Amino acid sequence: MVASPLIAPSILSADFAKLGEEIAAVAHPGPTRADWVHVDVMDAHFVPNLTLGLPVVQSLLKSTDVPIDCHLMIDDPDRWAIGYAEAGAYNVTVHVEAAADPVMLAKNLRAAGAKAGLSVKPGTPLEPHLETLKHYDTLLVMSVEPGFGGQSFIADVLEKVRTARRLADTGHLKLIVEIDGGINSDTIEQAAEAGVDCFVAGSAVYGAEDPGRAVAALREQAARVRVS
Ligand SMILES: O=C(CO)[C@@H](O)[C@H](O)COP(=O)(O)O
Repeated sequence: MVASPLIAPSILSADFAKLGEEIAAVAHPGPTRADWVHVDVMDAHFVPNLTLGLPVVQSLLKSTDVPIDCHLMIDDPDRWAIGYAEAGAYNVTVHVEAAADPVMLAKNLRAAGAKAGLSVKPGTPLEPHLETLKHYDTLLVMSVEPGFGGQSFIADVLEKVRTARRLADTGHLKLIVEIDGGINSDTIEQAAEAGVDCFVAGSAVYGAEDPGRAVAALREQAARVRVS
């Protein structure tokens, strides 16, 4: 388990006309700084939404020193994911439902200098993928159907978080456990109790008047649960 909970604001809920400023708002040193910035890449095939791609990510990487956490909700990640790793993304997450050879993909991402992340949709069980997960650095448990921000948290997925936490704590997997979807002040505590390390939050951060303060408040709330 990471020492302090990680907060990763999702720019899906930010103003796309001023992404640089929106990221800068959570990049000031101190408690209001995001640990990672979560960038949702959607292709309108794997999910019914279209966002941005590699050229935008390359520009974002030049504009900030906050580690970029790329979540690829795309078909054929075996072909496209490597570009994000080569561009300098800190963590590149692909969907197990979309990857043809997730083990090879993880090896390629790591060889290109990124952490390798594997994501599961709410309805995808973890058990068939436990061997594959040995090759990954992060597990992104989706707590909404991927595609849109502002949806309600699906608490059933916390069972997968508990399983991953147990396997990580007993040394069977070496993973950062990340959760994505519907994370806010009402839901973060149950996710923290289940063993999440990294909390992705879109509307709870970019819908707030002060995104940096929202980051600090979420981190504090998660940390309180973990020590109590
Ligand atoms: O990947 C996704 C949605 O597919 C997420 O990253 C959302 O951007 C999270 O937004 P909120 O549920 O926190 O508003």
